Amino acid sequence: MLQVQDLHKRFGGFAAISGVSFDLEKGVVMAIIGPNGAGKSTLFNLITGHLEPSAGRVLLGGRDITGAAPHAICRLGVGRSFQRTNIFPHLSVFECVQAALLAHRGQGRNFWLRSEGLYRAETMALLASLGLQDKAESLAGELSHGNQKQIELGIALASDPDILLLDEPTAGMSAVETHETIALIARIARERGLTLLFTEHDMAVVFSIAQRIGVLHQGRLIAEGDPQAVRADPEVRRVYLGERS
Ligand SMILES: Nc1ncnc2c1ncn2[C@@H]1O[C@H](COP(=O)(O)OP(=O)(O)OP(=O)(O)O)[C@@H](O)[C@H]1O
Repeated sequence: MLQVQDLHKRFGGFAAISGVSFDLEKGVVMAIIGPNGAGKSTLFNLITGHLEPSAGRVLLGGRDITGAAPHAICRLGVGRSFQRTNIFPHLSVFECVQAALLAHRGQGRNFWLRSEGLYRAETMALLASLGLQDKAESLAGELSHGNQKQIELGIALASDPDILLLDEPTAGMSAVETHETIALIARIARERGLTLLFTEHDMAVVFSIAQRIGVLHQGRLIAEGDPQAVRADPEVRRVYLGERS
């Protein structure tokens, strides 16, 4: 599904990503972990076209997407959510998700022309799968942080992605919200057969849903494999897990 080949990103003289390579098979849930500043967001930005690599390639289903524009990569089936919540606070929950469906299906320009009825059933179905159907008419900006992240997930899912990249999906959430959000993401990934790549600081979250884990440290992928292998890796314990114990 996704192949990252010897990817590099330099900011001036600073190497934020150095020679990162990994393959992600269809339907697999993979976490990218690493200390602050390890390069996780930069790696996501390189995959989604928000940054151009200094060297290396990104392939999606065998097709080279290196350096393509974010909207083009999104159209090819890569969905994304960001660390900072990205919703439309003055729209209702329904309108947020409906707008994303309209934008993805090429109706964006007609949005202000009697669009209320468009994709009503699809929007409500998506809200129901997120558990947000009762909040459809609420203003997005007035809901809890956890609900806002769920709306964001709905916006990302509206583009019907094959692969979804989530940058710290539980950032800033309470323990209860974190638990609910992770259960939701795991269910949606399973139901849709989604390939999922996510970053996360909470190790309990990582080990509860990731089938594979990649560990970034100073821009390098120092370990990659199933959770058991990564947990036992001495280098990982030293640079990352160890510092938290
Ligand atoms: N546009 C930029 N210009 C210069 N340096 C940058 C830029 N973006 C990121 N960096 C640097 O690259 C390194 C990796 O940053 P990045 O945000 O990818 O790390 P991260 O692992 O996502 O961190 P966090 O866990 O704190 O979100 C950091 O040292 C950061 O300061």
